[in-house]
Amino acid sequence: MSEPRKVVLATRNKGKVKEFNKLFAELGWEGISLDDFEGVPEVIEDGDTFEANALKKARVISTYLGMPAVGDDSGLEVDALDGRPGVYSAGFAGEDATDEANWRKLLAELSAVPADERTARFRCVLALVEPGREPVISSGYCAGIIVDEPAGTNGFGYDPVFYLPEQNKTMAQLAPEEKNRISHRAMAMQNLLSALKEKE
Ligand SMILES: O=c1nc[nH]c2c1ncn2[C@H]1C[C@H](O)[C@@H](COP(=O)(O)OP(=O)(O)OP(=O)(O)O)O1
Ligand SMILES: [Mg+2]
Repeated sequence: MSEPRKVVLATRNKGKVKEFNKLFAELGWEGISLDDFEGVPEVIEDGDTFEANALKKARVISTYLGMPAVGDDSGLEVDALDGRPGVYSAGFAGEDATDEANWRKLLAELSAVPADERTARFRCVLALVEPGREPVISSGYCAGIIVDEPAGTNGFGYDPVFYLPEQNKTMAQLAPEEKNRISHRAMAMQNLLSALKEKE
């Protein structure tokens, strides 16, 4: 399958959009913002897997605009919480919760959990939907540890409390280009590219 050149980013998350713009630029792709269009339907994320939600985001937007679209569904899996909040990460502290409310709730739930049991991973599933083609799905993850004090101001979401031992920094302390080298989203993007090349 040849690669698309112009792809709509089927997300309302500004943090994701920034990351995708750079990841896409490296591939020579152009990421188009949903803000460029009017009347775009809201996507109801009612799937119970990242795959289902990523596919739904891409399908709804691609169908509405008649253009290729990529959907990203992502979240944080914490081992001490049996994988929660997982696919429900965005609404962890309630519907329309802020990023800070979400990570504060996470720290509260983990307050009695010792450092060596605070392992976690970010997971990202991407779906590329192009009119008249089979969808292409990919995924990526990034392992880390949930710290008990936030640090850093870059990134978004749970980044301030997600510590990367190899970097000795939280995800929010990484420069954007560093995050884009190691993140779950960057890995999923690489895997999407590989999947497209295999279909050629
Ligand atoms: O790199 C990341 N760094 C920190 N946190 C992250 C990251 N990636 C996902 N996350 C968290 C944020 C949110 O709590 C949830 C995503 O939820 P998710 O539904 O996929 O995205 P969203 O609702 O913000 O935007 P949209 O659905 O329009 O793409 O996981
Ligand atoms: Mg969402």
